[in-house]
Amino acid sequence: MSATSESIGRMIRDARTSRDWSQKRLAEELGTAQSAVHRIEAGQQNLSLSMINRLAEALEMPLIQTATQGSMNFEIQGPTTLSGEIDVRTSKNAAMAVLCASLLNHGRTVLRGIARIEEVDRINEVLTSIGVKLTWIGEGNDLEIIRPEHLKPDHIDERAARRTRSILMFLGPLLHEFDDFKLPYAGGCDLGARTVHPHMSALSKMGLTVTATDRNYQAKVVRDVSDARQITLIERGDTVTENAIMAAARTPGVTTLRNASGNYMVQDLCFFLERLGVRIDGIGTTTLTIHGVETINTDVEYYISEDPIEAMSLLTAGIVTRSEITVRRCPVEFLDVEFAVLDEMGQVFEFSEEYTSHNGKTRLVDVTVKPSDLHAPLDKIHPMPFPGLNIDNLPFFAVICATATGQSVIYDWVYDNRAIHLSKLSELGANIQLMDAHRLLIIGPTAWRGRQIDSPPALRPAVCVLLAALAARGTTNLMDVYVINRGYEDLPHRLNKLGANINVFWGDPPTDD
Ligand SMILES: CC(=O)N[C@H]1[C@@H](OP(=O)(O)OP(=O)(O)OC[C@H]2O[C@@H](n3ccc(=O)[nH]c3=O)[C@H](O)[C@@H]2O)O[C@H](CO)[C@@H](O)[C@@H]1O
Ligand SMILES: C=C(OP(=O)(O)O)C(=O)O
Repeated sequence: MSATSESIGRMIRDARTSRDWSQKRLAEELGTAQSAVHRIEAGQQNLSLSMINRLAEALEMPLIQTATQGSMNFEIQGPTTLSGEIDVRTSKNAAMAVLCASLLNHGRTVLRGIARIEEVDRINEVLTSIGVKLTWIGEGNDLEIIRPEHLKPDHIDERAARRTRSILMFLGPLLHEFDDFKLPYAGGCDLGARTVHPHMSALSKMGLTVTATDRNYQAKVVRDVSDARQITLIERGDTVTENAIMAAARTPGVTTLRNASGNYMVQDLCFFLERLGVRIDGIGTTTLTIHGVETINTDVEYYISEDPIEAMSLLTAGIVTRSEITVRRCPVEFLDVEFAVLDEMGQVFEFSEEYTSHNGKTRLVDVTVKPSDLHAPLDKIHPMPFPGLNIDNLPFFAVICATATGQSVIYDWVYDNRAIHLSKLSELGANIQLMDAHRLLIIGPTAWRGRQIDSPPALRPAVCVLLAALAARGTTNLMDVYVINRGYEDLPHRLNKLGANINVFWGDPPTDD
């Protein structure tokens, strides 16, 4: 399955779903079987020119032209009032952790409900390149993963690997199989320097030493670690916790991990490993005890849980456009502080009874956002490790504070470069001043106005621009939205179902005449 056929497959699926057609309906239009459409959309079918033409005709979509005309962009017409209900999809970050953890299992892994996003495609390209067999099954959101007996890290797709930070999480699984291996430097959002040292420090307790050479991490493993290991993380990061858990999962004996993150993606990883027979005590707390096993060879199915960051994004869409919408399937445990801060700012919500996600663990609620008169919070808004306000949800408060009356301060102590990207909101009319690299002063309310903007090179700030554009008078052309597609599945189409007016176009923005 090549990257090109996968992205063409996705384009076809997007065009089909934007017409509300089932795979069966498209198959009828093409005069082919539904299973063929399924294979095409999954990128598992070589397309003949005649099939490309048939697809282009049926979907009224000039596929070849489209595919070669540069970046994807969004044209957003505002202001919009939204209404209706929308479901939160599963999380990028949990999918990343669990996909990496599938390397630990020699049995068949099926991951259900995976969001079809660029980040998943990148890690899948990397997995495929090292010999893992991946097949999209069901309606196209379930992934079957079968790893070979011997992985081939030497064949790694470097281009794909360098575009995702999650490649770092191959260190934990691979150290079980190789004494000596190399991984390309990690990518991900441009948020300023993102440290890898905590990963090296934690994994050194499992016998791994890593040196950085020529844009690669060169890893060496010495296997004489004690049976009862104590690892105290030097910071409570998410991916470092996940890496240490994956290293411990297949190292026989007990590993106690202190200062661990209890965040949503870490919990999903732990629930998945439990299904594989790895006992983990303390899930959701800062001390985890992992009972490692020598080998894992289990056929397993796991549902990834709903994304609290996507939930916050969709709630923000309702708040900034002063609309009434219901965001279903919000993982409430990971949004508690966000709701408390919004409540203080005057935001009115209605909550449904709690129910459980498909993984049988994560607590969900449906949340209705009511149009509200917001005022600035009394204190600065700042993130903390779980169970604090999530760092990835902080950017949405910049848009919300710009909507509120009064003066707010957003304090991002975590990243050197994320606050800077949020100052882009001033191009849409917000009164935002960067006090220093970590603090924003925002004076609202804002009369948002549309214009052409290049996406900032960071996922959440880019989505913030999109959300503000929904409330902005006129047209916003948001250019080069790869960064948004990295973490959100089909956002324009889903927001359009609520009444937004977002067009997808490729290449240059349309001219006025
Ligand atoms: C694939 C994935 O899951 N990515 C998420 C993960 O990235 P990841 O776990 O890779 O986070 P990073 O290590 O890049 O960033 C965390 C930042 O917080 C700092 N820090 C963190 C904890 C702490 O106790 N002290 C401290 O200083 C780190 O030094 C670093 O600057 O977690 C980040 C923080 O939640 C999220 O933004 C990312 O979306
Ligand atoms: C920073 C993020 O992701 P990543 O770690 O993949 O760059 C994010 O999800 O906002």
